[in-house]
Amino acid sequence: MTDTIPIPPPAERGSSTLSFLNPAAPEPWASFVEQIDRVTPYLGGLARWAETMKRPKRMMVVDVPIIRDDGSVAHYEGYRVQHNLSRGPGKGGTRYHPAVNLNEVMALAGWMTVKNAALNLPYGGAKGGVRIDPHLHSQGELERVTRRYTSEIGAFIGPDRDIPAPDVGTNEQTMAWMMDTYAMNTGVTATGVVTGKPIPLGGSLGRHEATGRGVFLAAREAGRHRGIDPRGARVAVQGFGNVGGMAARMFFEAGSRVIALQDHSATLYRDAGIDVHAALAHVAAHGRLEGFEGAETIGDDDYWQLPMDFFVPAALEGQLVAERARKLQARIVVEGANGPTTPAADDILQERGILVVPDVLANAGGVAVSYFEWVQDFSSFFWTEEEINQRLERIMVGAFDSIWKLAAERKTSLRTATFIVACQRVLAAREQRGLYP
Ligand SMILES: NC(=O)C1=CN([C@@H]2O[C@H](COP(=O)(O)OP(=O)(O)OC[C@H]3O[C@@H](n4cnc5c(N)ncnc54)[C@H](O)[C@@H]3O)[C@@H](O)[C@H]2O)C=CC1
Ligand SMILES: O=C(O)CCC(=O)C(=O)O
Repeated sequence: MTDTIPIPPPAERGSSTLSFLNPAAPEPWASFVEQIDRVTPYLGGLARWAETMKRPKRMMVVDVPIIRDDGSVAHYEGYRVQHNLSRGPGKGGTRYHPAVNLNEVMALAGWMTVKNAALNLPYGGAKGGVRIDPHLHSQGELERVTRRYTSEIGAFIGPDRDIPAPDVGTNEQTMAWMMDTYAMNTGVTATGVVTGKPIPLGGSLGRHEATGRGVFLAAREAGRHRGIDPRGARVAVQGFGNVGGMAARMFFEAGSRVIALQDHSATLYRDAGIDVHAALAHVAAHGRLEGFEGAETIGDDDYWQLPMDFFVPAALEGQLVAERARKLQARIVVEGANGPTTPAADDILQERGILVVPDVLANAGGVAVSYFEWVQDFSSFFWTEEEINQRLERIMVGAFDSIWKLAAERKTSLRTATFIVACQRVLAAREQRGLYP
């Protein structure tokens, strides 16, 4: 496989190219398959079922037409991939981004299968998306896209079938529209059809912060094993949205020096540490880091060579490629994003003694609290934020500890150890369920 991830051109109004037929589309699915190949030798007798992980169970590509504010008709490509349902209903986010394509959603769904099993959540893995740039659309247009998309995939989702949640480019409002559309189409107000909802609609306290909080907890645990205290540690974060913004805030509030931040608009550096609260306020007001005056702007090349203790990639997949892995001066990488490190870069980091806490463990706090939300919706009994955060910490630290021990026993990376735990659970379920004779 190649180690570069080309970004295909945005599919906006008038596009007639289906991205999954485009041979130039990026290949995160190849990274996922390579990760499965790497874990297969550790699976013993279950290895005969390993091919299951390389074949998504069900994939939908749907046309999402809307009437735009100017009266024109536009078509968008939508996807929902249910990668594996052996352990329970599908679960995973919904991405709105101009470069989303089927290959990417397949990989993201596969990583959800692994993540959910690694945390022992009673779910399979799924993911969805619409190939659209949400920044170029009005709220009205986004609502129409969301409602149409939800109707198109409506027969395949449901509280006990497949439960979407937010991801890049979507948020609580998107989930409210999805829930309402599902309710209109089925005649049932089933709040558990999506998670990450607004609190008054059955959302959970702490869900908005959960992924970033979990990233911080994973970093803290990894630091404990490497003798690095977050207090006073030098930290850089890539991506300053839901995940990166909250992770940066948690480090900042724990006394770390957040020396660098990067989003799609700017790369910022301040050796004495950036005031993360001020940066978050700037992004809340302007939608981007560009223009923030509490740090200097640096070049991308300099950013990848800054000396630091923790690096948190929390933007998109394929960011930490081999060339950057050779330069990176971090002691621990904690993957907030899904798939930020290519397999080739992973090998280089390992050779260089840089510890990587993989996405399928480090960013699992979001889906863990989504699970809490789903359970609360079913029981119609809601927990306090303190209860949620305590349970989140318990589940994250428990998973981290057992995966750390397994990695030490089997002499593997944390990524391989996480995949071992997850694939054993998924494939044992597959074997026990059996195939139709
Ligand atoms: N939202 C959630 O609960 C979860 C999200 N994730 C993953 O975390 C990552 C980020 O997701 P969210 O924070 O929800 O998305 P978001 O849309 O809230 O934020 C994305 C951030 O990445 C930045 N970004 C985009 N392209 C970039 C580039 N080329 N270089 C630098 N920065 C760039 C954007 O400016 C923005 O700050 C994704 O990989 C997502 O799949 C993983 C687990 C759960
Ligand atoms: O909260 C969820 O259900 C899924 C979040 C997600 O998409 C992810 O963990 O990548």
